[in-house]
Amino acid sequence: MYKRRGLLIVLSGPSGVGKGTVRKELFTQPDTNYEYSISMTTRSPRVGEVDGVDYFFKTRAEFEDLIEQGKLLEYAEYVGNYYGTPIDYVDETLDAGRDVFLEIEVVGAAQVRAKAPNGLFIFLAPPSLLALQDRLVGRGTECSDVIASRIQKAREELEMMNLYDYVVENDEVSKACDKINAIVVAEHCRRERVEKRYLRMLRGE
Ligand SMILES: Nc1ncnc2c1ncn2[C@@H]1O[C@H](COP(=O)(O)OP(=O)(O)OP(=O)(O)O)[C@@H](O)[C@H]1O
Ligand SMILES: Nc1nc2c(ncn2[C@@H]2O[C@H](COP(=O)(O)O)[C@@H](O)[C@H]2O)c(=O)[nH]1
Repeated sequence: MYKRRGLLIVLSGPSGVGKGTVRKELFTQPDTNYEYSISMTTRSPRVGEVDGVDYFFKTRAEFEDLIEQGKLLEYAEYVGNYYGTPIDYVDETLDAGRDVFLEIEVVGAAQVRAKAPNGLFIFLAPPSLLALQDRLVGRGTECSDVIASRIQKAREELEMMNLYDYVVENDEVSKACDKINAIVVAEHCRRERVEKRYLRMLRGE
C-alpha cells in the first residue's frame, strides 16, 4: 500500500536574518504541522540555550565521529564551528508521514538539495545588508569580530538565493510566516495532485 512521506522543508539564509524567530513563530501557530529537526553543533551554548532544545552541543571529536559514522544528513563548517543535521531523526519523521523543518545555512542546504531534491527550499532574505547587521548587533550574542565574519559570509550567501525554490523577505515576521505557510500549503496541494495522477497510472486508469 502506498504511504505518503512527509515533506522536508529547508529554511536557509544568512545568520541574523531571522530564521529562528520566524521558525519559532510558525511553530506557535495552531494549523501548522511541522516537526523541527534539532541540529548538532560544536559552538558553545549561548546564555539561555539548552542542550537538546536549541542544539545538541558536541565536541569537535564527537562531531567528527558522527561525520565518519554517516550520522549526518548534511554538515558545514561555519565561522569556525561545525553544524549538522542528524539523519535518523529526519528519516524516521518523514517515514512516519510528518513534515520536517530544517533551519540551516546555505552550504548544508545545497547538500540536502543533492540528497533530497524533493524537498522544499526557502531562502529567507533580509531587507538589506544594513538591516542584517543591525539585527546581529541588536541580538547581542556575538562579539564585533564574529559579527564582521558573519556579515562577510552573508555577502556570499545572498548570491546563492537564486538556487532556492522560493525567496521570502523577512521585513516583518508575521508577513514572512504567512508567506511560508502559503508556500507549504501550495506545495502539499501540488504533491497531492501528482500522487493522485501516479496512483491512477498504477491502476491503469
Ligand atoms: N522581521 C524582523 N524585523 C526586525 N528584527 C527581526 C526580524 N526578524 C528577526 N529579528 C531580530 O533579528 C535578530 C536575529 O534573529 P534570529 O536569531 O532569529 O536570526 P537567525 O537567522 O536565526 O540567526 P542565526 O542563523 O545566527 O541563528 C533577533 O534579535 C531577532 O529578534
Ligand atoms: N549546515 C547547517 N547549518 C546550521 C545548522 N544548524 C544551524 N545552522 C546555521 O549555522 C549558522 C550559525 O548558527 P548560530 O546558531 O551559531 O547563530 C546559522 O546560519 C544557522 O542557521 C545545521 O544543522 N546545518
